[in-house]
Amino acid sequence: MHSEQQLADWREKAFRFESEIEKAIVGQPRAIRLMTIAVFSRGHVLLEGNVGVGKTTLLRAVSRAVGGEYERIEGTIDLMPADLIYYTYLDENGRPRVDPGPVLKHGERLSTFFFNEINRARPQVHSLLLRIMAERSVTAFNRESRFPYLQVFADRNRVEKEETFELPAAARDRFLLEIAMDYPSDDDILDQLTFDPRFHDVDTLLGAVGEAVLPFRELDAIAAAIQTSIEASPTLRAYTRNLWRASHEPERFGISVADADMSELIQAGASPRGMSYLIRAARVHAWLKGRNRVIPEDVQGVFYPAMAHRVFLKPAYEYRRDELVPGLVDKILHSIAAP
Ligand SMILES: Nc1ncnc2c1ncn2[C@@H]1O[C@H](COP(=O)(O)OP(=O)(O)OP(=O)(O)O)[C@@H](O)[C@H]1O
Repeated sequence: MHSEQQLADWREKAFRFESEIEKAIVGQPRAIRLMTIAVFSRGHVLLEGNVGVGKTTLLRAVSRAVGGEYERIEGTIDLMPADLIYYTYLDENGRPRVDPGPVLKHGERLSTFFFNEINRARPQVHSLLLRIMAERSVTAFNRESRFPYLQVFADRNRVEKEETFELPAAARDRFLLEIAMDYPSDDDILDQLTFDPRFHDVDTLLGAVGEAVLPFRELDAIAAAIQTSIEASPTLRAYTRNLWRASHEPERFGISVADADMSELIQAGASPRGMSYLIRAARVHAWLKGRNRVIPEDVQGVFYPAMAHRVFLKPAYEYRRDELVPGLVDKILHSIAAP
């Protein structure tokens, strides 16, 4: 059992984790805070952002500060599920050899796995990845390998939509948060990224990030302690239920979005898993703010990244998802009165 003092000590570690990451990543405080929330919720993450906004650099910084091993794989149309598990080659004597692939090669120490452009990989690859995410294990070469500390980060290429296999709704639902990384707008930050040579050599940049400031083997236990010690009052529960209902039947709550027939828009709102993830993240948000109970501000602080990727639209509207969902999620949040 963790005491209040231990939770407070860990909160200091979480702040130290953020400040180490800020030594490499500039202009992304919200993405960094959400990363911290994901790490302490032990949830997998979708990353949203254009190319070259620092996603890989952020993940390598996170991995360095968490400890354990980092691995990255590129989604391509010809990637097969087996490519995650092993690869074959001819050795110097011309004999065929089999070596462990990216998922297996670090064994239990694999803590950060980045699947870049996941929507370029085929559905068979997605299903293997989802199984690894859910079970944190894989059976290969007649034995089970376990990855108890694994956290998966996946990015979807949004620029070139053709030739891609979009993650189905049920797959997106398994990700705790979708974290957006936008282009920085601040002039100073833009200047730094453009002119300061520190940002041109990633390996040196990452060298500044302190290593293993969050002992990765202890994260599950502290994450569980946060969930059991941060309370949720009956009024907060009622507020969350209303948000949930509004995600299923927005028209019942007077919510409408431009050019959409509200009775035909929603296939399904958030799932029970989705709501439990929302509250898991809200509890960590509260803990980082030094509270021992969740308040509406905590739910609101994680609502968009926890909900936007798991509102399921009817097929006739799905192609307008990027245009409709932000407004819808925003209106749900603003239409439901907070206690
Ligand atoms: N906010 C930022 N802070 C620090 N470095 C950044 C930032 N944004 C971009 N960079 C720099 O830009 C370069 C590209 O970053 P990175 O490879 O992480 O981008 P990416 O989003 O993963 O791109 P891709 O999708 O093409 O892989 C790196 O040299 C990185 O240091």
